[in-house]
Amino acid sequence: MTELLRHPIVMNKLQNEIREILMDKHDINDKDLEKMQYLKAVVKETLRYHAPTPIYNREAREDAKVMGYDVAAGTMILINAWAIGRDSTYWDEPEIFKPERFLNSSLDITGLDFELLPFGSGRRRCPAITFAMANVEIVLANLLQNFDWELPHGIKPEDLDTLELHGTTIHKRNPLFAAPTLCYFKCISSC
Ligand code: HEM
Repeated sequence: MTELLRHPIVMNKLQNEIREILMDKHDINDKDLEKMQYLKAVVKETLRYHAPTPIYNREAREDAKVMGYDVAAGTMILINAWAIGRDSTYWDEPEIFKPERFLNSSLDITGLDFELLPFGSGRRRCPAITFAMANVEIVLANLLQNFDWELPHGIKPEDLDTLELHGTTIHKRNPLFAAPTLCYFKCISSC
């Protein structure tokens, strides 16, 4: 929601997609979500830019050589998903929130594309990827279908902060305040 409020064009585009697909329907199901390609792109871009689990680890089971580095058995390896998601070797304009990069792209978050690892990779990757994605998508689709959102007290999108509190998982340092206006279906064509 913070990135959507910072990028009103993205918010508008996403809201249009959701409202066009759902019309006045309120029980969103997996078939509806499947059609919402821009919603999926927005969620992937958010996971790239704000990896919720920024660092996770592995232990080398045996001596290995990785990209010229000797890694001794028992070495703890920290995988920095946050840095991977912002690496300009792999991402065009990594510091820009741009969901369009995921449209017509096969890049996915399942752990097979090593430039995007918000859920980890391999045997110990997050077992709840489908559950987590469906929850984020359903909540976001509901919030944007039913409400228009504005920043309160004259705050401008460019003044909204994205400071994070670091830990095992990332949290916003300052809570987001946003003002919703209920949008009835009747107003949708003019919204
Ligand atoms: C957006 C939401 C979530 C993100 C970004 C996320 C991310 C991650 C990551 C990065 C790992 C470590 C993967 C690795 O070491 O390769 C992990 C592990 C795990 N996650 Fe999630 N997760 C999310 C939601 C959930 C939810 C909702 C559940 C449970 C209902 C869950 C359960 C687990 C469990 C049990 C593990 C440990 C797996 C193991 O060690 O074998 N996650 N998650």
